[in-house]
Amino acid sequence: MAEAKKSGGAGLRGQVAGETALCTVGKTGTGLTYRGYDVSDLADNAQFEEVAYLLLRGKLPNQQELDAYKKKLQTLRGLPHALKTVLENIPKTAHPMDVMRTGCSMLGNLETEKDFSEQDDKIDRMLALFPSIITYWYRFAHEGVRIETSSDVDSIGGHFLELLHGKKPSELHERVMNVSLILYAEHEFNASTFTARVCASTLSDIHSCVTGAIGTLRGPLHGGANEAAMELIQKFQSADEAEKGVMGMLERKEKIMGFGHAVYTESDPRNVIIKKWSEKLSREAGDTVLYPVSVRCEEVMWREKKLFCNADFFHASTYHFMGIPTELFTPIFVMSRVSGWTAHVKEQRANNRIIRPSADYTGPDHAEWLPIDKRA
Ligand SMILES: CC(=O)SCCNC(=O)CCNC(=O)[C@H](O)C(C)(C)COP(=O)(O)OP(=O)(O)OC[C@H]1O[C@@H](n2cnc3c(N)ncnc32)[C@H](O)[C@@H]1OP(=O)(O)O
Ligand SMILES: O=C([O-])CC(=O)C(=O)O
Repeated sequence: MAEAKKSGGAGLRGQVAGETALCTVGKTGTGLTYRGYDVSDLADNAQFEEVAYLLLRGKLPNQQELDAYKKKLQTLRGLPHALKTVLENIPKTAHPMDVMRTGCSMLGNLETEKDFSEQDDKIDRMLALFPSIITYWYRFAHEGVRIETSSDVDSIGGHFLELLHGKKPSELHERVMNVSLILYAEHEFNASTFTARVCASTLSDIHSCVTGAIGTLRGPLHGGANEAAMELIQKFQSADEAEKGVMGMLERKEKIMGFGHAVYTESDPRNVIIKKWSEKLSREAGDTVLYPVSVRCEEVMWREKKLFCNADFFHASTYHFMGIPTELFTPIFVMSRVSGWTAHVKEQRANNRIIRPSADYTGPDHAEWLPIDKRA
């Protein structure tokens, strides 16, 4: 059995910062559960909407509840006119994570949460609308088309792919999106969720909590790693070239994005699942480069550093095989993790105390005031 990662002080590593009934991460060094359900069972059997319901409503829905929930989400996919106008004004050169952040913030202006009794409706609206926000902007900015985002496509993943590509996705691709959204849905006190909880603890509104979380997820040490992993693997034409490249990066002490984890010590349980789907898609696409390159990176990192792939690494090739542009990888993470973030906001609100830790002071004891003309 693997040991829990050592707490080192820096980065609050290993320190308990609150309670949650939503998720366990790496309890025995590996393993991931959402409200007690193993993530691999959920990835094999559930629909993402079922998982969102589990996180947000506290139990798995029965058939009637799931049908009603999905219907509700389907009716909430239309973009308000003012939000379309804002999206149309964001340049093509913008990063899609910045578009997500602005889209969420603008939604908070248009459909403000005035009272916490409205939280479930506001959350459902974000779950339904985020795929519309990102694809509306992307298609307008890159292709000059104004897409209709209202639709009765069954799943959130299928809706995203259909809006992005302008055609119904294959069953396989819809299934893989569903699995991916489940894997990314929730992960305890990761940096973006903690951001959302800190914001919630001031009794702020739900859109502020999620906007802050999006900004935190954007960085390459967190959600942005899936995009960074793609940029790495597509540099290599063969597995041997990848081995040489990764060895060189390690010698230069560069970080390889998509490897390592703040909590897991031996493996990230989401990797084995997404890797399997990447392999399947690679075969479907007739790929002979990207998947073998990814596998070799994994082998080299384990052999040289005992570092393993986290959830992000094989997501890169997986999304690429489905024709998703690299810069949209992290926004997909947002479309999923909004379920976990907002479940945490609800949990924080239900038992709140403002989050306000202390710091060890390292500055001077006393500084003597100097008038401006006396300063060096
Ligand atoms: C969905 C997610 O957000 S998963 C995380 C996505 N992020 C990434 O993939 C970015 C790359 N990975 C990393 O930067 C880190 O592994 C993190 C941020 C995920 C975890 O950070 P930490 O808990 O501080 O890492 P940890 O303490 O295990 O690092 C131990 C050593 O391994 C090194 N290391 C960790 N990850 C990597 C990596 N990906 N590539 C190269 N070296 C690494 C560290 O630099 C450190 O070396 P040092 O002791 O010489 O300073
Ligand atoms: O838990 C973390 O630190 C990062 C992570 O894997 C996630 O948010 O999914």
